[in-house]
Amino acid sequence: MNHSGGESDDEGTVQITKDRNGIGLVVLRNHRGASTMVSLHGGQVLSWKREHRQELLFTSSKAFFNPHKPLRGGIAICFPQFGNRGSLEHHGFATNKMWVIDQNPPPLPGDDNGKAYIDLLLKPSVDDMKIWPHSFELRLRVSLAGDGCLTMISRIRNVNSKPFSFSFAYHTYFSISDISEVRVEGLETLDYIDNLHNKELFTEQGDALTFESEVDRVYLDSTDGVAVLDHEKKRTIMIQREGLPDVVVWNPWEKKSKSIADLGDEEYKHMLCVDGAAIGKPITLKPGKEWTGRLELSVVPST
Ligand SMILES: O=P(O)(O)OC[C@H]1O[C@@H](O)[C@H](O)[C@@H](O)[C@@H]1O
Repeated sequence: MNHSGGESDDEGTVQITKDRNGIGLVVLRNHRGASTMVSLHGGQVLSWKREHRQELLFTSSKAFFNPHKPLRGGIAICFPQFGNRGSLEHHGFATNKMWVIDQNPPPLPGDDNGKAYIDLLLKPSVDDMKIWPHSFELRLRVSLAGDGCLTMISRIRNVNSKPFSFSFAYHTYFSISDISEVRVEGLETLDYIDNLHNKELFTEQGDALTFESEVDRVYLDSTDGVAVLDHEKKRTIMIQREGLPDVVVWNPWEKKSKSIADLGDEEYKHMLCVDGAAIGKPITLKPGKEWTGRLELSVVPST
């Protein structure tokens, strides 16, 4: 595995460049088996492509480029707050910050072999400390395996002398053929908070979640895998989580899409957010302690 860019070996390559705003663009490629590629912009994953350039993540054609805001699409880190559940800006501040590439990352047992990976580091700035007065280190490992599996591991350490609490999500926009045709499995019988019904608690009754109107829910407290089945694209995306008991499912549907400036009016049909998250019970970290949230995304062909 190569961190400096360009050269390749059996396992993969990592290319690091800077755009005109000085923000790091990282491309991970893995050449074993089917060739796959992941690109990151700052702390946000923007693209995950398989052979034949099949894109698995959605990015809006109307996305605004603003170095201080996540682009509409890809996978954004929501930390230390999810959505508007707190006094901070929407989804917290992590994605909007300048992340530092760790050229000498400490070993991460179980995730070092045969993968192209990069470790990014985020520490609070003086301004961040004014709005959220807690010293933390957020280390994000993004890795791509030879079989195309994309793994994101966030380790958050409390480097302060006081405990702090936070919420966390990998806010993931999947690219789908048609929202009316896809189904989500793995949420059966779970309780969920419905953001469209005053955050009331309901229990999922169906065998699978299908879509015919706006959905904005936080499914609670499960370790089961979740699957997004897309018959037309002949693929199923499998979502595995560790340390992330909750799953957010969001699609804005027609009316809300029209009120979102950086989303095309019809684009809601081709995106679905399914986020691995820790929201229902915020995580509390004592001084010196570390929390890990691991998301693993893989694709299984279907007929
Ligand atoms: O506009 P963003 O940051 O991508 O968030 C979109 C939506 O994401 C969902 O996950 C939230 O539950 C919604 O409340 C939110 O509106």
